[in-house]
Amino acid sequence: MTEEIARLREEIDKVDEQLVKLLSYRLELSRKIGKAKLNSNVSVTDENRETKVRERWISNAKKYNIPNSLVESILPLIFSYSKLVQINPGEKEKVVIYGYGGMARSIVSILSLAGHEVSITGRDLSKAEILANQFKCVSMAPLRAVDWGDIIIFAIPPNVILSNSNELFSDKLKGKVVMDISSSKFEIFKFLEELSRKLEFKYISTHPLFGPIEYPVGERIVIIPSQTSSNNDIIRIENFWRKSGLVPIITDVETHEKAMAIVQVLAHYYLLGLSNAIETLSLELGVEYSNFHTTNFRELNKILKKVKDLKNVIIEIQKQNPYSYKVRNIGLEELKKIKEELEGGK
Ligand SMILES: C=C(O[C@@H]1C=C(C(=O)O)C=C[C@H]1O)C(=O)O
Repeated sequence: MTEEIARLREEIDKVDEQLVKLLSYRLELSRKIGKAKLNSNVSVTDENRETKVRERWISNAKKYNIPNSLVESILPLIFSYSKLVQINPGEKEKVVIYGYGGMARSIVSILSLAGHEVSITGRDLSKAEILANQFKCVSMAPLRAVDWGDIIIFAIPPNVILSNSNELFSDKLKGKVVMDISSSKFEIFKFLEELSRKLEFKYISTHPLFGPIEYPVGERIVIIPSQTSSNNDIIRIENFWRKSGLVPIITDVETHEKAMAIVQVLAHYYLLGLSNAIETLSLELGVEYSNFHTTNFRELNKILKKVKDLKNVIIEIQKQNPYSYKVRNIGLEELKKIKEELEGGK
C-alpha cells in the first residue's frame, strides 16, 4: 500500500466518525421533536416536511456533486430511524418472546427499541440470556415468563409448536394474547385456534413479511384474527405493532395462504430452480462465471444466497401451503410456454 493511500484512509476514518456523530445528533433532535409532538398531539410522520427535507437533500447533492441515487437510498433509511426514535409505545406491554433464533432476534430488536418490556425464554436459557443481553432485556424460565407477560409470541418453527404443544401451552396462558409467526397458516392456525378455546387464551396469528433482519423498521406484518380474539384485542395488537414501527396488514387465513402462494411458493420455486440450473449449466459448459457478473446478476445472486441460507424454511413453506401443487404446475407450464414461444414450436 502506498503512503498516500494510507494517509487518505486515515482521513476517511475521521470523516466516518464525523458522519456517525452527526447521525447521532440528528436522531437526538428527532427524539426531542417526538417528545414535543406527544405533548401537542401531532403525529410522528409529516409528509410535507419530509418532501421539503428531500428537496433540500437533492439540491445539496447537486451542489456537492453527489448522485441523486445516493440520496434516494440513504434518506428513506434516515427517515425511518428518525421516526423510530419518536415512537412512544404509549401503553408499554410486557412481551414474552419464546425462541432465540433469527426471527426472535429481529422482533426483540424492534420491540425493545420501542420501549416495551421484553422477556426472552425457551428451552435453552443460556441462549435466551445471550439474546436478552444484546438488546438490554431479560430472560426467564418458560413458566415464569408466561406468568409475567401479557403478550406471548412464539418465534419457533411450526413443527416444534405442533409436536411440543403439551410442554409449550398450559392454562397459565388464560386471558393472555398469544401469537405465532409461522409463514404458512393453514395447519397451525386451526391447531392454535382450537387450543386457545380449550386453554382460554386470545389467539392472534401473525406473519412478519421480513426475514431475520435487525430493526425491521417500516416492514409489514400480517395479522389474522381468530375466533378467540375480540375486536378490541385486534385493535390493541394492531396498535402494538404499528407503534413498534411495523406496518400491520389485517387479513384472513385463506387470503394469506393465496397471497403467500404467489409471493413465497412461486417465487421460491423459481429461485431454487434457477440456483440449481446455474450450477448444472456452469458444470456442463465448463465455465467459471464469477468474474462475469452483470449488475442484475449480482443483485440476483444476493437473493439466491438468502434463498440457500433459508432453504429449510423455504421447503417447509412449499410443504405447508395448500396451493403449492397448483403453483408449481403453473410455474412449469409458464416456462414451457416461454420455451415454445422462443423456439417457434420447434
Ligand atoms: C423529525 C420529524 O419527524 C419525521 C421525520 C422527519 C425527518 O427525519 O426529517 C421529517 C418529518 C417527519 O415525518 C419532524 O417532524 O420534523
